[in-house]
Amino acid sequence: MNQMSIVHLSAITKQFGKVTAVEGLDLLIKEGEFFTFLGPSGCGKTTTLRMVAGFYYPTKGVVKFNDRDMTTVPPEKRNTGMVFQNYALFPHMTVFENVAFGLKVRKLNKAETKTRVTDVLKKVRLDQYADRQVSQLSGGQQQRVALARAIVIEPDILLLDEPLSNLDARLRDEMRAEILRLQKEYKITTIYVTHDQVEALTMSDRIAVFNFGRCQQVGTPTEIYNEPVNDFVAEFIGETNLLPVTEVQGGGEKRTYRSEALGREVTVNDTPLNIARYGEVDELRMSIRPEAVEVSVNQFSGPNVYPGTVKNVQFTGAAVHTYVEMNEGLTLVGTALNQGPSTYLREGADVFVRLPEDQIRIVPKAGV
Ligand SMILES: Nc1ncnc2c1ncn2[C@@H]1O[C@H](COP(=O)(O)OP(=O)(O)OP(=O)(O)O)[C@@H](O)[C@H]1O
Repeated sequence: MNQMSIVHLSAITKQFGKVTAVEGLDLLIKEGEFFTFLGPSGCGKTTTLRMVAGFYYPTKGVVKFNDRDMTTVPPEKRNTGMVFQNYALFPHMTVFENVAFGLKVRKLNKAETKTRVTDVLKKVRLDQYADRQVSQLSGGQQQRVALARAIVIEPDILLLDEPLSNLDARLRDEMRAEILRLQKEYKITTIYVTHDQVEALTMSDRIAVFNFGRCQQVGTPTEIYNEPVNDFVAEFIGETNLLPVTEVQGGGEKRTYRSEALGREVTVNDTPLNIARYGEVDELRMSIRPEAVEVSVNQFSGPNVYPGTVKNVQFTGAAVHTYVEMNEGLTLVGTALNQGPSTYLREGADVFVRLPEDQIRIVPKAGV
């Protein structure tokens, strides 16, 4: 297994008539990596996955597995295992027959088929269910059959297309852990498609964020969250406060920007962590995560402190979100861990908001 498991996409474009589903995509997925395609509906994730699987061929560009050109190799000759969103199981067959199907197609003898299917059913904890009809299984069990069916052929690459979207929240958590366990155990290069940012952040080695058929950023979960390259990535992954700003002055260790919505200037540390790359013509946005925004009835010392009024306090158990009206039309949200009722701010209270200079990120507006 895993003889050929590096996936290299170069300058891939896929058009369906006039619709450009994917444009100019370059990606290198490393051996054994858990790599996620993340983005909103219609951004081209599934189309890209299908080009890796061979269900679609690109209009332009090259797909390679290691050094081998796979661009127009049919799916059955790629040795990829795929789990579809709706599982695509055979309902009239048993669990065993479903999982054995790919081995039968590959003409494996009966004894070896039995060994391999039994082994993989143990791995997904379904060995007690081998003789059950698939239609008699729960959603989570069916999902595991689909996973077993993809793994049993010992694929070089495992492709998962929103495999958890039909499950309830609790089962989804369980299955996330299960998929990761199997992926690590088999050390299999995996591409995972999801529109769920929490799933992407918690599971992936690296993530590619898509929008409008273009890859916006590739990075580890912490890079994507802490150093988004543009406003789309900053807003799509996690919560953020996003305001248009213009540059006032640079130089030295700080830069100053002006926010019209705030009616004030904001200083930011001049580091790559705080300031994304941008060009002269780019429109700029300031992004600050709610957990970095400090809200207090007491005045703070230092820069970037602004007055506001508490509009709303939202209690979620572990955290408390405080929405502060700064100016007409501008509300900032600050999130703090729950420190007990005495710390909750009152609606209507006059407060100060501090935006720490080392917690702000300046990003360009994403091009379309
Ligand atoms: N077979 C097809 N024929 C025509 N247009 C298509 C086809 N498949 C996808 N598209 C279009 O290509 C774009 C990208 O679709 P794709 O399914 O790859 O997005 P996605 O990010 O996977 O979305 P979702 O999460 O909703 O599945 C969309 O505009 C879609 O309508």
